[in-house]
Amino acid sequence: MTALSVRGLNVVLGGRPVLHDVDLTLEAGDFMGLIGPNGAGKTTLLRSVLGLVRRSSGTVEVEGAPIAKVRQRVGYVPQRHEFAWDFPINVADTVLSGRVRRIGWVRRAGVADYRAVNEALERVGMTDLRHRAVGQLSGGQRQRVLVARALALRPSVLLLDEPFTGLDVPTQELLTDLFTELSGEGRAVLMTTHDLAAAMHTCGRLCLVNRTVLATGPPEKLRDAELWRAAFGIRPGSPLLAALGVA
Ligand SMILES: Nc1ncnc2c1ncn2[C@@H]1O[C@H](COP(=O)(O)OP(=O)(O)OP(=O)(O)O)[C@@H](O)[C@H]1O
Repeated sequence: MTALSVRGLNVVLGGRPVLHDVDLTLEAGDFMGLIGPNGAGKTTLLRSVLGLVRRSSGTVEVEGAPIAKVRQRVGYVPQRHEFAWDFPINVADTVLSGRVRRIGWVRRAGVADYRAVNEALERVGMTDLRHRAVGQLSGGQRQRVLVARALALRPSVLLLDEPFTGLDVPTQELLTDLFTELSGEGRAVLMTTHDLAAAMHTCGRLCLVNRTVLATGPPEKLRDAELWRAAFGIRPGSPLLAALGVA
């Protein structure tokens, strides 16, 4: 089943076109790496899918329905620095806040909500720290809380914005395993990252973007060195091309 469908997406910011005619499809179970150079429009793409940035034109559907009608089926993990970590709130309540779209602003959280929170905390290995104030967490712990907050919605589609930035290897591995597991469960995962080698290794599909989609497909189908040089400005003969297996 098609989990996420983006068609003819155009975004203009500050009078300048940032995304041009973006088409993107994720099937249930896809784990796709969204990669491109700085300023390519990766974050804007995620945020415009969610409606956090205005789309000039284009449609976004989740499981066949306009996203505005089924927004609660999409979990979003923003970049870590975008979250207000100095807000006086503990880990469990932060994760619970991820369910606001299901709970509503006036209803109180119920058994199903607390169960979803517990399950999400368990999945990211943060159960023991559930009562800790978020301001007292390390960077890796904060990232795990943001992932749990998105998972508490039990989303069909998970959008991740650079979830590995500044994380140590064990935390990166924990999260990589979790994202792979989630896609194995039939969720569609779309993740921006600057770690090209890890994306080649981990993601079932890649989408190379620079203002528009340059190429999509499984990593083994994206072995054209010219494509990578053009997309990222990687110089010919760079060891990075060899590391990516595209030299
Ligand atoms: N609010 C805004 N107003 C005007 N221009 C913006 C705004 N937000 C982003 N842009 C511009 O849109 C372009 C794409 O930015 P975006 O953050 O989406 O890129 P990115 O691929 O996520 O970059 P990075 O890898 O550096 O995080 C950039 O040129 C940026 O300057």
